[in-house]
Order: sequence, then C-alpha cells, then structure tokens
Amino acid sequence: MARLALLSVYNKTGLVELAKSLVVEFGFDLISSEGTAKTLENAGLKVLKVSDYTGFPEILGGRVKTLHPQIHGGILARSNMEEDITDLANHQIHPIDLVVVNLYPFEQTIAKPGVTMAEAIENIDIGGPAMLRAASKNYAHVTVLCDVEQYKPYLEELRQNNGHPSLEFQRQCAFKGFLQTSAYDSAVANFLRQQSTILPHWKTMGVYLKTLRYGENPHQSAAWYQSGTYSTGWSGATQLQGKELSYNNLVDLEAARCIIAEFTDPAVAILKHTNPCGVGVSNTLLSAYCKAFAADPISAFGGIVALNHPIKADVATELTKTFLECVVAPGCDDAAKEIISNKSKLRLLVLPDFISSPKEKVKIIAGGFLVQDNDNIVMDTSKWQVATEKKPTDEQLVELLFAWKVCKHVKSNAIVVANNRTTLGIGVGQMNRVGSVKIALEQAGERAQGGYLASDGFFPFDDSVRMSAAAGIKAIIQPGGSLRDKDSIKVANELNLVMILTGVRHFLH
Ligand SMILES: NC(=O)c1ncn([C@@H]2O[C@H](COP(=O)(O)O)[C@@H](O)[C@H]2O)c1NC=O
Repeated sequence: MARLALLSVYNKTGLVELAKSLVVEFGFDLISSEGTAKTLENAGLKVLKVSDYTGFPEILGGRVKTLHPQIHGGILARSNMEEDITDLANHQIHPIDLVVVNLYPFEQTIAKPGVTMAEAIENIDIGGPAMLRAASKNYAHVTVLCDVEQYKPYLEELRQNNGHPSLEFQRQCAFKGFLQTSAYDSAVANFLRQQSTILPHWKTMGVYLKTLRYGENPHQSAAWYQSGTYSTGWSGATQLQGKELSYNNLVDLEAARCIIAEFTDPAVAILKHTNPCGVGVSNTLLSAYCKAFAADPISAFGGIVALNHPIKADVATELTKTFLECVVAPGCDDAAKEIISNKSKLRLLVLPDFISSPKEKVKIIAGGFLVQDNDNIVMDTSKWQVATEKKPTDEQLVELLFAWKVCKHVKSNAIVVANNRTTLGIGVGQMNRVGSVKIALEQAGERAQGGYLASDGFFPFDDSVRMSAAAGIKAIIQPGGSLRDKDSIKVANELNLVMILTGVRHFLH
C-alpha cells in the first residue's frame, strides 16, 4: 500500500477534487467510511472502505464506523519508533499519513425549529472527533484537515515541499483540529446545559467567532467568542455599514443594549466607556434621541447609540448631525439607511433580539474565573417602600422608575439625576457615594431643580440627602439597608423630600 489518506467527511464539498490530487499528483491510496467512499467511487476514484479494511461492518446505524484499532493504530503510530512499527506489523495495521474529517452538523441541527432531542443526540459526532484528536496529537507524523478551507493550502504545501508538509504546517493543522473539537464539545455541553435546570453555574466558555483588530488598547490582542450554541445576541446582529467593530465597540454596545432593553416606550441610550452619558425615554424615538443627546451633548460626541425601536428617516437625520462611533437598533428602514450611508464610517447595526440577556456574567481572576447570575432580577415596584411622610404621586413614580432603571446600568458608586424621563447628571464609579452625588448634581446644574435622584447602593450617611435637597431634588430612590437609614429618612422628612427604598441593590463593577 502506498501512503494512506483517510477521508471521512459529512460535508463532501471539495472532496473529489482533493482526493483526485492526492491520488494523481502525490500517489496516495484512499480509505473512507461508507458515505464518503460512495462519493469517491461515483467520481471514478479507487477507494478502500473502512469496513473492508478492518473486516468489521459499520454498526448501530453509523454510531460505530471508524472506531477500530486498525484505524486509530494507523493514526497514532510514531513512524520513527521501532516499537510502534513492530506493533503495526504484528496487527496488519498500515500507518495513515493524512486524516481528512469534518463533523456532523450539531449546531445547525439544534438551530432548526422543532428539532427533537433524539435528532440532536444523533448529530453528536463521536468517531470524527476521535480521529481529529488522535491525528492532532500525532501531528509530528500525521496531517489533519478538519475544514474544507484547508484543502487548497494543504495541496499547495505538498507542491512546495516535494509532497511532504512541513512540521510547522502540521502543527497548525493540529491546533485547528483541537480548536474544532473543543468548540464542538462546548456546543454540545452548552446545549445539554440549556436542557437542564440543575446545572446553574457550569459553563463552557464558548466557541471562537472572530479575531478582533485588538483589545481595549492596541497592544492587547483580542478575539470574540460565541457563548450560545447558535446565533443569539450580538452574533445574530447584522452590520449594515461602517468600519470593523472593535473590542471596545462591542463592550459599549452591550452596555447600551442593557439600558434600552429596560424600556418598552421608545428609548435611546448614548454610551461612553460603558457608562451612559445620556438616556431618554419618550413617546417617539425622535424625541427620545433628542432628549438623550441634549442630556450631555459634549460627551455624546463619538458615542455609542442604542435605540429600542426601528430607525426611520427623522431619527437618521438627527443621528448624522454629530460624530458617532456606532448605532444599533432592532431595525432600520431603507430611507434611514440611505441617510446614514452619508456617514460611511459610522458602524450601523441591526440587532433583532436586543431583549435577551445572558443568564450569567464571567470575570477572569488569576488562576480561574468567577461566574455569577446576571443582574436580571425583575423590578417589582409593589415591593418598594415609601420611607418618608411625603408620598410620591403616580407621575413621580414613573420618573423614579426611569432614574432607577438607568442607575442599575451605571458603574458603582452610581448616582443618576433625572427629570422628564431624561438623564440630567450621572455620577459614575466614584470611590465614595457622596462624590458621585456631587458629580451628578454639578452636571445637572439648574436642571436638578424639581428633579429625581437614584442611587445604586444605600446612603451610609445623611450627607447625600442634604446635598440633593440643596440642589432642588424632590424625590430620591435608593435600596436602603444602611445602619443609618433612619438618619437619611429623618433629613428627607425635615427637607420635605420623598424617599423610596427599593430593597434591591444594583452594584455594577
Ligand atoms: N462513529 C464513527 O465511528 C464515525 N466515524 C466517522 N464518523 C463521521 O461520519 C461522517 C462521515 O460518514 P460517511 O463517510 O458515512 O458519510 C463524518 O462526519 C465523520 O466525522 C463517525 N460518526 C459518528 O460518530
């Protein structure tokens, strides 16, 4: 037998062309599982069936095809080790030079509407990954191709190296082999996990999606991984125009998405460095955008804008009046697309499902990672307590809910000053709460008069309440839970404020 190539592929694209070159140009013999052999035979190629070689038929409806020592011995043997060569000879095993495998389409199968569990299970490839792993492990002696895209570069490599690929080429193929099997198993594990209610915090980290130009800074490399098993969230978004998305764009877009997902009325959030600089909710999307922009026009320059309703011409015209990095909405009509196309660098995305949030959040620490539930708690206003003698009106409750929802998405310590469902001042990420209060009130200025203030955590002292009242704030919403709550409530009563305690904290780091 000449050099042996084992071909066992679900996706038969490019198979015949590859096999012809292997035989004609490089003198390979071919060995294949049933379906693959049939395709090759139909193209007039001579091929040995795995079952004829091993003397063992495919069984269990294809669950066992290539899982045989004669196959795996041939893949795993080290051609430079005498003991391995002797073992092969003793058991009539021929070494295999090339393994070409692509796997059952598990992800495409589970993405099909109405797919049954049985169908999903039968599409978990077992023999294919076993061969990919074996060949990748033995890359010093075997080349492994797991993707149709590798066929041409492989043939080119053979042509340039007298029919033998370089070790570096084989190593790269092995890397791709293990990348493929780990991604495949991640998809299976995540799918099974989704079917289970008892595995809350076990998660595989995801499937590689694409390499990004760089990370948070140009010297940091970065890549995008998909954590769902199919196109959910941002991997289901369509970029209609503009420059390539960066790491920071994606981080900001996600932060913006979380804010607008809080609202059903037309809502717009403008983000900078993962914090909102302007959020507006209104009866029309145009008015919501104008409110969000007017909240802090200086910071809005170069911002990331998320809108929770489809963009039409009126909003598109406003959007193009300033420099923005990215715009995302659940839709964008043709007239709006036309208008925005004048700003050719602006990244415009359509994200059909901007509501679904991940169930968990992951943070990497040295030597491991932490997983927590996402802050997806349903806001239950019936559990809010009015702590002050002065009670809120219905209108004030609407305003307080707006400020509270935005505050949830501002980095702690977070303070939001708002009115007319528009942010007016946002205090972000200060190491003491009163520092954030000061920033938010200063930014709001005169606009704080008659306004509302939300705090993501409790007030440890009454100073924030005094400052709020002095700036003209009429009502405060905060979690409560401090040992000195009574001090804050007493001052709120003295200064004729409304204060609501939500009983829920929304730290964000
Ligand atoms: N069970 C096995 O021994 C086995 N060996 C190879 N396969 C897969 O069967 C497919 C090729 O089958 P066929 O040549 O019969 O079309 C490939 O996707 C390959 O990954 C197997 N199928 C599933 O596990």
